[in-house]
Amino acid sequence: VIPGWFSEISPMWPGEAHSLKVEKILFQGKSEYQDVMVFQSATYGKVLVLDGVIQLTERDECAYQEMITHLPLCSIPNPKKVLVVGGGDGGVLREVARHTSIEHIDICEIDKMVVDVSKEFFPDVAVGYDDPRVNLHIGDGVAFLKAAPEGSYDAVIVDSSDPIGPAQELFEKPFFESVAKALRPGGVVCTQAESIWLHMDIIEDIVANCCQVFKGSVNYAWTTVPTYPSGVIGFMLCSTEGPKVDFKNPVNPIDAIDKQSKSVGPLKFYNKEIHSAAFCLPSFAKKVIEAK
Ligand SMILES: NCCCN[C@H]1CC[C@H](N)CC1
Repeated sequence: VIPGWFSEISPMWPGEAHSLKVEKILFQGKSEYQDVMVFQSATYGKVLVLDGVIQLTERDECAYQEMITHLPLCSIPNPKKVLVVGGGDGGVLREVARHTSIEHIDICEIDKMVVDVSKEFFPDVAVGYDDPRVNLHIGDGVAFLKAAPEGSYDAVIVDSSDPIGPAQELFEKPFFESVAKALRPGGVVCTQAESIWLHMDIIEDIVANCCQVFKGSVNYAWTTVPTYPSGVIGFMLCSTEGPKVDFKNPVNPIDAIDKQSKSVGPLKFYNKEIHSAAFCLPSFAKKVIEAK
């Protein structure tokens, strides 16, 4: 360990580690589920770390939060009811709240410490909780989806950590089946789907499961997030049987978004060109993902 530096070492990305220069450690705690740490970095603002894995930095969180939210929500006309699984930092809520057609937002986050720490140290991310349409449920997303009435949601966004730890079940088929049941016909789900550089085997399994469960369409999109391992992160974009969803050509690419949302400022990353481009894959990934 180099003094004054944080290195993200994990068996999920063997032999490599992204490091950030640390100015000051602002919080260290242990919740019921994981170690929670916040530090002030020299060049990426404040950083949230769970079990030694970077979850977000102030400098580049916009890329992930905007893409994981607007890729699904701009692909269907007039989303009204949305569920966020995970996402306790509130960043996805901030982005969901930009959609003026939305009437009700549920969020199910298993770890209350993540919510409290985000509100204290990342106010520009946790601002998402201020929206009156938001209903926070502290609990396990798997149980929440099992209990959700059929066809409850237009969209489900699964903003999870990695499959090692509390989020493990969010990458398995039974969970995808409960998501499909909770979605209306032609409803959409977007899940955090790891890195094509590091996790093609995990992605292959997720795609196979999604093809069995989601009878509308199954797509993989990706974007760049400098502080995530390998600098990229992907998303599964799936729809249930029903009205066709063409993820690659958004029905309301940007008009549905209140771009200058008063309290949260303009979009920093998402736009309609990068929406369509996100589905373009390098050949080594295309071969596996589109082989279905
Ligand atoms: N809401 C914060 C983002 C959570 N998703 C991340 C994806 C990449 C992972 N290595 C860590 C969590």
